[in-house]
Amino acid sequence: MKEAKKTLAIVGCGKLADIVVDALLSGVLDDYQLIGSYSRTFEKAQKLAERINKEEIGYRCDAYESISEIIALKPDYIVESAAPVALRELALPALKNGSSIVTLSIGALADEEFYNQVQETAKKHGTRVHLVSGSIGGFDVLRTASLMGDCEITFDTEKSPKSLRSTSVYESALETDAKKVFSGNAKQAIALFPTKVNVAVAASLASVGPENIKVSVTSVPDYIGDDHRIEIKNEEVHAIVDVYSKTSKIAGWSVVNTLRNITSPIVF
Ligand SMILES: NC(=O)C1=CN([C@@H]2O[C@H](COP(=O)(O)OP(=O)(O)OC[C@H]3O[C@@H](n4cnc5c(N)ncnc54)[C@H](OP(=O)(O)O)[C@@H]3O)[C@@H](O)[C@H]2O)C=CC1
Ligand SMILES: O=C([O-])CC(=O)C(=O)O
Repeated sequence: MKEAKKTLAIVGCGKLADIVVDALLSGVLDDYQLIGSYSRTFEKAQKLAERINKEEIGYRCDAYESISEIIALKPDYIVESAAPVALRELALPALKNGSSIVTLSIGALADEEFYNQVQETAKKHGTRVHLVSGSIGGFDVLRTASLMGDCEITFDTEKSPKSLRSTSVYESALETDAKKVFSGNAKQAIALFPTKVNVAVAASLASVGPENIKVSVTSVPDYIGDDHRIEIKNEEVHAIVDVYSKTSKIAGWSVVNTLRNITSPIVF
């Protein structure tokens, strides 16, 4: 017997959400139907829903004006591609109501109290939170190495000054001179750059925790894209996971990959 398709909703209808819709429309996510969208700007949610509806693929996607309406839909999965504040608003009520979450804004989980609440709520209600690999990778080796015993982990990012313009570390000298603009742990990093270092929090949650990872962010003039270099060492293992990406598209595709893994008989 053919299994019923999983229902899906998206919170945060920007660049990365569009990649998930591309995958739905091209048949790469055939086990799912996108039934609802929500974004801070309603027109963006409408635009995304319209992309599904104009294809006449046998079901409808509706745009909603609040997160609570998305939760009331009770989709099997909610893709969060908005920002850490949205994950904070969404996670507990959605998990209680029977929806699992696939999230990009992992930075919200740097708060230990929130992390524990999410974990307990999901466990109690039989739901799950999937942390996507986003713009990095190697969660398998990070988790395995940290299980083996004490380890040290560093996370070093290179970015262009352009991508730091909206942050408090920005100064015009960054346009001409390379500079380490942040050095600290992942909890401090996400507090300073709320939508730019979800990856550092993700790597820390897969290993030693947000306060025990050494994070740096270096601004490099005219740099195109981002480079995230993770290095983990224990007595036995020394691994380096270094991911360069020209754009953040890899993060959108990692959501697609996670959704495929959820329904796949063979799981990575
Ligand atoms: N884990 C990872 O590797 C990565 C994670 N990310 C995370 O993914 C998020 C989305 O990235 P991207 O698609 O490139 O960003 P975009 O800015 O293109 O899209 C984000 C969309 O979400 C909306 N939004 C923002 N905050 C909220 C909110 N609180 N509630 C509802 N909607 C909201 C925005 O609305 P509006 O248009 O009104 O601003 C925008 O339409 C990032 O903010 C970041 O947190 C991003 C890259 C990598
Ligand atoms: O895309 C990136 O390089 C990383 C990013 O924005 C994030 O972690 O939020």
